[in-house]
Amino acid sequence: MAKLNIDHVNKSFGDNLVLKDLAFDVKEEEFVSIIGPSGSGKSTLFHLIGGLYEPDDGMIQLDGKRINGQKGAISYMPQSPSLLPWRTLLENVVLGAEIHGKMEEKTAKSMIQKAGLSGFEHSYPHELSGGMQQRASFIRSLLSPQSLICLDEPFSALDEFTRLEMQKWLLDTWEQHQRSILFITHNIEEALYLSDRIILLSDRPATVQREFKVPFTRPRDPSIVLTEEFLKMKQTIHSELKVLL
Ligand SMILES: Nc1ncnc2c1ncn2[C@@H]1O[C@H](COP(=O)(O)OP(=O)(O)OP(=O)(O)O)[C@@H](O)[C@H]1O
Repeated sequence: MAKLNIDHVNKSFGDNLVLKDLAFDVKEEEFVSIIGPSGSGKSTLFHLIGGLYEPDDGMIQLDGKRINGQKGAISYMPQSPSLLPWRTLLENVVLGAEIHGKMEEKTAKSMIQKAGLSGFEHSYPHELSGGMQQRASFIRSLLSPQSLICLDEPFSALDEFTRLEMQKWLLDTWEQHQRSILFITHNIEEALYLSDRIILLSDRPATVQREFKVPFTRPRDPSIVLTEEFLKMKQTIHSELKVLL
């Protein structure tokens, strides 16, 4: 059974048909990226999965259960880290677990340490760099009990160096914790490096244009981005995306 199943979902805002007959799934412990033109409806899709909006037609299922319009079923990490400014790093990362009545301080401290954030447990968000805040935000997602994490362009605001560092860190951390991940990005290279599968959405109204299975074995080394096979796939996806623009 799929972890997440998007079953022929339609969504309009007034006359604006945004998602049309959208159908795909995410399997247990799979890392799936969504790429699509700007304004095609990627964030709308996440809002539907997160229960902020309801589909007009179709069904969203998590572990085989319908979650249309149901909040709190998934863990969501937005583009900006959205840490609470009045809570310390440690207090922020345990927030999701705390809301669900679980206290994970020991695990949180160990994850903070593995994320290279030791010594910053009692710092406030404004005392942390962008990359540090993103790490904290992802640890919070991992500590939340939900088994599907949706990440909406989490690294887009970071400089190139921090972005590469964060991608490597995300992969290492995910490989240890193995949750299902649905990841929105505009960056083909990032999608190829991180994912098991890439779903290419068409322009609005968004529907699944194509799916690409990513053939690279894990654990992945950052140097794969320079291999011929990687560059060839990047070019194929780029050509497909260009047709949509
Ligand atoms: N709450 C809303 N009310 C009305 N229209 C909305 C609402 N949310 C999104 N839209 C419309 O839905 C369409 C898709 O927007 P969405 O933000 O989902 O696209 P996106 O693919 O995430 O864009 P980007 O890649 O630029 O972040 C746009 O035309 C937008 O104006």
